[in-house]
Amino acid sequence: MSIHNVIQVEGLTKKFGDFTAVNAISFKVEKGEIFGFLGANGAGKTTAMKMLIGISIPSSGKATVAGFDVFTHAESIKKSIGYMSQKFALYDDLTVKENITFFGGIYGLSRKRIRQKSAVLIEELGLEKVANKLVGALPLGWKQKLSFSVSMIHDPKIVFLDEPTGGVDPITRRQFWEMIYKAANQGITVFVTTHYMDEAEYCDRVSIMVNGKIEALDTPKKLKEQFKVANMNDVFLKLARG
Ligand SMILES: Nc1ncnc2c1ncn2[C@@H]1O[C@H](COP(=O)(O)OP(=O)(O)OP(=O)(O)O)[C@@H](O)[C@H]1O
Repeated sequence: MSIHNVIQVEGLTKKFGDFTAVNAISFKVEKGEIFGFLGANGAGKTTAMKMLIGISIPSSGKATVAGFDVFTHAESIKKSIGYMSQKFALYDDLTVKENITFFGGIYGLSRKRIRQKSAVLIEELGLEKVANKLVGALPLGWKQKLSFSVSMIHDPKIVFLDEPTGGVDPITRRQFWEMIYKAANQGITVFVTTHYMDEAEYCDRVSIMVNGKIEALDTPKKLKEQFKVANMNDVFLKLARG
């Protein structure tokens, strides 16, 4: 494996009975890259992501994540990555600080490290005034940003974000993307699914899945040239409509 490719996927397939949800997908993602993983509802994105984060065994194909094989080293993968699921993951009935402490513990951080991380994170997110408030009382956008930070509390090499900005307003989405850029600038690889086509424009490269297959993969600029359209929304519509 090239040291630059933190994700390598070749012919990765997942079948549920006779149904092929992910059909022989292949791609590579480089260190520090923001890789957009697009597709219509049911295209197979979440199924593919679950195989990459080591919680679903592929039916066939090959994949390594952070240098570890998804078939044989799923536990090592889990320790090397961060994951933010579509459904908000923090506990509403714990405070901001308690959530950070809880997840820091789950990721195996020492008490000292948790205290340090907690202080930095609360300051960076501007959450000082609500640090002792229940997460359930925070606006959705704040929760999402906190959830993203918590998913990286253990300094992972790669962070997987499954529709991280679903339902939040455009300004908060913009702020969320600033956090994504910051993570990528620090060398963290960001693998992100989204249904917002403006966000697809922010990615370094974008793949588009249709019925379990990757039908296009390139930079947003090259995809627009290839499909002779002005924006990613039109690229997506051309592919999804076939
Ligand atoms: N455990 C399962 N058993 C059977 N079929 C499944 C299972 N999980 C997913 N599928 C099917 O696989 C297909 C791909 O689903 P998946 O959730 O990966 O799509 P997606 O691209 O993530 O969609 P969305 O954008 O709605 O999250 C769908 O047709 C879904 O019904």
